[in-house]
Amino acid sequence: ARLSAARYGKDNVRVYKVHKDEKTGQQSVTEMTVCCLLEGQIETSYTEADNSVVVATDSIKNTIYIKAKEHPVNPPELYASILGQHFLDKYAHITAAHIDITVHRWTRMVIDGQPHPHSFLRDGQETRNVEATVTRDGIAIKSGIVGLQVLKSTGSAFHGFVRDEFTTLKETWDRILSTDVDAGWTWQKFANLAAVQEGVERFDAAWEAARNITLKTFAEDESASVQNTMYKMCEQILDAVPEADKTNYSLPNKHYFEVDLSWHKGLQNTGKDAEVFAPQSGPNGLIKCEVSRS
Ligand SMILES: O=c1[nH]c(=O)c2nn[nH]c2[nH]1
Repeated sequence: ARLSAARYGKDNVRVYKVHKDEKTGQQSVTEMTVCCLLEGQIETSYTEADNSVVVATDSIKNTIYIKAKEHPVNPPELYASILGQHFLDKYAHITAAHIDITVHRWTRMVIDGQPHPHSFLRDGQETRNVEATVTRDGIAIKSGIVGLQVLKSTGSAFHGFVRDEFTTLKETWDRILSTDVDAGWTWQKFANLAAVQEGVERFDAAWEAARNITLKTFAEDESASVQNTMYKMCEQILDAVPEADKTNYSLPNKHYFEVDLSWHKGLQNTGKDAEVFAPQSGPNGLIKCEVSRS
């Protein structure tokens, strides 16, 4: 037997950082969960119980907090790159650092019409995500949005699909569409940390654009299918983010079933009379795509 792949580190490292603006007294907060895994000449720690090559996962956890203190944690793409680069700079035998960051929402409260200086709310389980792989050959970054739950009560159809001896699904020209958005965009590889830092405002701009494109397209598209609507989102993100090589979506189709109530005094609640539905926990459709520059 031989070790064919190995990476190790600390997962689920929760980090909070506050920024206090002395002039305005306004405070801002960031909360994220970090996973940091290392690759390199670490085989002997697996095959020969040689711990001399092991940077302890506890030390990796300590490093995550130290780098969060010493450097900006925003945008998460920059912090991930700084953190990953540290391990390559410090440990010659480490050849790759895999950094995954999940940024949780703390949206500033608006109280009596005014943004509150130091109070925030968790307005959704949606997260902003970054996957960075830092090597001596450059920094590969994929950014994303996960868990953005959306629903539209009409403006969605699904008809013209294969009908055969396996088909029972009725065609519909008017259905509920609901999904949990999992969207990603992959950046052209950055040559080094300086290249990430140069034009760093691109990362927030891309996240803003991708989120707005997703919401606007979801709302306004007269959807013929999840497939076609998500492709429209991808095309627009590639147009809005010139430094992105490709974009991808993974969308569950979270079904809402009609409830036939006609057995009860002839209550009409199907087709155009449908108002009361049964939301389904599962099974769900799952539609995935990746769209690249042509
Ligand atoms: O948008 C949809 N795409 C599909 O592939 C599908 N299959 N059943 N319902 C569906 N809805």
